[in-house]
Amino acid sequence: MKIVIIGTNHAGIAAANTLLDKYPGHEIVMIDRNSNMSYLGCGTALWVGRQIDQPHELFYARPEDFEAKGATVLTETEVSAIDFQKKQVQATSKTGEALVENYDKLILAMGSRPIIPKILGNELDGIHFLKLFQEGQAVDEEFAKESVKRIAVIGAGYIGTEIAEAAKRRGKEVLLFDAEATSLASYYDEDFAKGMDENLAKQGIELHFGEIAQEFKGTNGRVSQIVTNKDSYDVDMVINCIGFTANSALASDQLETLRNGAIKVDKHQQTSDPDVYAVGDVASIYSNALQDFTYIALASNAVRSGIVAGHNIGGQPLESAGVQGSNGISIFGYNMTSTGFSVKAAEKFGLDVSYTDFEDKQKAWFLHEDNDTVKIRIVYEKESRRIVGAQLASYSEIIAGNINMFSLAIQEQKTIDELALLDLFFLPHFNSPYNYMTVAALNAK
Ligand SMILES: Cc1cc2nc3c(=O)[nH]c(=O)nc-3n(C[C@H](O)[C@H](O)[C@H](O)COP(=O)(O)OP(=O)(O)OC[C@H]3O[C@@H](n4cnc5c(N)ncnc54)[C@H](O)[C@@H]3O)c2cc1C
Ligand SMILES: NC(=O)c1ccc[n+]([C@@H]2O[C@H](COP(=O)([O-])OP(=O)(O)OC[C@H]3O[C@@H](n4cnc5c(N)ncnc54)[C@H](O)[C@@H]3O)[C@@H](O)[C@H]2O)c1
Repeated sequence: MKIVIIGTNHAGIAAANTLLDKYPGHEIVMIDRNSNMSYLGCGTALWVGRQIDQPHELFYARPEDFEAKGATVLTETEVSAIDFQKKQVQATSKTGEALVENYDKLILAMGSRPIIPKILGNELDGIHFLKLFQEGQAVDEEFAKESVKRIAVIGAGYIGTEIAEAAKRRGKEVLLFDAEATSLASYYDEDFAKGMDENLAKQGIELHFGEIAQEFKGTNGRVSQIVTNKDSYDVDMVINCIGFTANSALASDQLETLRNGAIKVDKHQQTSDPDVYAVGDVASIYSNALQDFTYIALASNAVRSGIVAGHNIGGQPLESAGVQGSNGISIFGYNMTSTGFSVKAAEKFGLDVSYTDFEDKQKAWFLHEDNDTVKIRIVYEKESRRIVGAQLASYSEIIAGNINMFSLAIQEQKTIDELALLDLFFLPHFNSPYNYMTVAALNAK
């Protein structure tokens, strides 16, 4: 069987490795328009902010790794069309040569692209996006310029907040804008996001929330001012981080899609064409909190969905367990993690939810050093009492792993009452006998 994979980043790589390692004997052709593969964008801010010195360790796979296992890897080769009837992929190589690849099974792993704000002046120099390694390099080069002193970051989601920290670490003045009232509004309720906002403000980042960019003005072709619905600000550079959209144009007129263009898949990653699978950011994904398919762009989901597609194409039926969109962020030592829905997100999706909050020290009360406060919120459906979300925030790093337990609870449809008496270990170095997670659950109305 000949399997063609379009897109060789996290999702495409996971599918290719599963097929090559577990189901040998197939012809695998991997096509990507980029010159590199496997770039972990999550490391961009760490590198640009000089928390790590070099970007090279942010790559974990090379074309040679797949060629050594028998695959054909075509880099700098852009797919321009797919004929789903003839089962053919048309592409152009880096030398301009037209290529046609026939397939028995096709894996779409074209990922996502940043949303471009449709406002006046967005073609000016000095306006950046952060998705590719090359875009990270361009931002890094800008940060090195003495003339770039004041930077506007638009969108205080994950990428925006992380790059705001990096810019500050490089000695820049940073203005962080978001249409919502707080940072991280898609992931955390306001009471939680406020903690991050205080942390950002304390570090000297200028916060402009409830503000929408309406125009970029320039001087000699380079951005020099940003105009919002409230005011205008002189800046030397802009970084746009207002979210991703599925990069599905190659297939969206032929295959079924969600309203946002993500290619609809079932729990086997199969699209509306049985010979075509879609994985990662280009595809829909099943949310256990929502109990329906939705769009959640994360590297962790990309890897899992690639593995699922690989097994199903290889001949071993495997159903995805669904996801919770579990995520985390660490900014100037302030750590937040969440999974499933916030109260706000649950209500937006039509769920009738309640929540329980608790706050305590991370470690036992009699440890007075390095013992930070933890805030927790657990969100549950009022009628069924099933847990649909959790949020944690603290300067303590110990909170990080806890969110995974809530992820499993949501996947397994556990109720807030089942959590209340769960057996959690106790050791003073890490927690208290009255663990804040179970106390929050015990307090649920
Ligand atoms: C700055 C940043 C930080 C992030 N941090 C995190 C994090 O901490 N945790 C997390 O879980 N996620 C994080 N993400 C999100 C994560 O990177 C994405 O969810 C992930 O990259 C999706 O992987 P993918 O393989 O589906 O798609 P992509 O990474 O978008 O890859 C798609 C590939 O398809 C190729 N392609 C597209 N169209 C064509 C075509 N026509 N022809 C040939 N090739 C094509 C592209 O060149 C690309 O290589 C971050 C993203 C960014 C940008
Ligand atoms: N730590 C992580 O897990 C991590 C890190 C980086 C990126 N990612 C993922 O990558 C994807 C893209 O990240 P992102 O930060 O671009 O998206 P995001 O969805 O996290 O944040 C986008 C932000 O932009 C704001 N916004 C939207 N339109 C706006 C406008 N016109 N003006 C001002 N603000 C506006 C939104 O309110 C939102 O807060 C997401 O799926 C994210 O989860 C994850």
